[in-house]
Amino acid sequence: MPLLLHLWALKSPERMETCPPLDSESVRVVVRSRPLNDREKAVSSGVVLSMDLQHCQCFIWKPGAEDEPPKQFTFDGTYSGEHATEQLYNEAVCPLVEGVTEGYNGTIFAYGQTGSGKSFTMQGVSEPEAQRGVIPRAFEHIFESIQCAENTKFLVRACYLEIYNEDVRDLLGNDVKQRLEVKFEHPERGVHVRDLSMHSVHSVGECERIMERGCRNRAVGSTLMNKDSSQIILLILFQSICII
Ligand SMILES: Nc1ncnc2c1ncn2[C@@H]1O[C@H](COP(=O)(O)OP(=O)(O)OP(=O)(O)O)[C@@H](O)[C@H]1O
Repeated sequence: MPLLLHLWALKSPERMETCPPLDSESVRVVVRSRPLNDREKAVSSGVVLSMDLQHCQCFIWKPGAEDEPPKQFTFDGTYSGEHATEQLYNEAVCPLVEGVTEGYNGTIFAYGQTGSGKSFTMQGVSEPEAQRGVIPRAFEHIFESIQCAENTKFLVRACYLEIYNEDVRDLLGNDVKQRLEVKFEHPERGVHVRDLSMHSVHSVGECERIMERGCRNRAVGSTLMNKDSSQIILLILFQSICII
């Protein structure tokens, strides 16, 4: 299940003109590996991945062919099972969320096979604190930045949708079973989902309640790799409008 947190910022027209354009390095890709789980340990699974954390490189070894050189990939950041979500957030996500409060759009997209740790990274766990997810950290970050902003008002709105077998459903809508239509052209927003409900949020607590409500309406199943697999694409969209 890919997981997205799309942060969409709108500024007043006066401020928009003063925003510098985004540079060409606007897409950054980091990789995170997780430790072996109990099932994998029980069947004595081997680890075929190693990382050079300093040079942000991953090496994948072919099982049974240890003499062959590994496949090598370089990323903008590498995080192993020893790294907590806190570090990943501070290094890889924090600048993007910071940019949203300054008027830039941003998307955090978690991609990987079932059971690889996308939900663990994005939603996280409440204990230990260092493993709290990217999404609750982004909620806090946004509202802390808003509180610190002087002479500026923000309107923050959230929505929560799922794409499952190409059907789009509003997890916060009155009828969560209703399939929504994706429109490909909108004068300001480009692709948008017709009739998707938007909810004004004023605090971290309100965001958490909205998340919980949406999560209850998600489609979940199980796979051989993950008993709690969600098998869907989730998009949480935050729209913050800055009014001077
Ligand atoms: N970095 C990690 N440290 C410890 N445990 C992890 C880590 N990443 C994932 N896990 C554990 O691995 C299991 C699968 O993770 P998770 O549910 O996040 O996978 P997923 O990629 O979201 O899967 P799916 O696509 O099937 O929904 C969970 O039990 C989770 O707690």
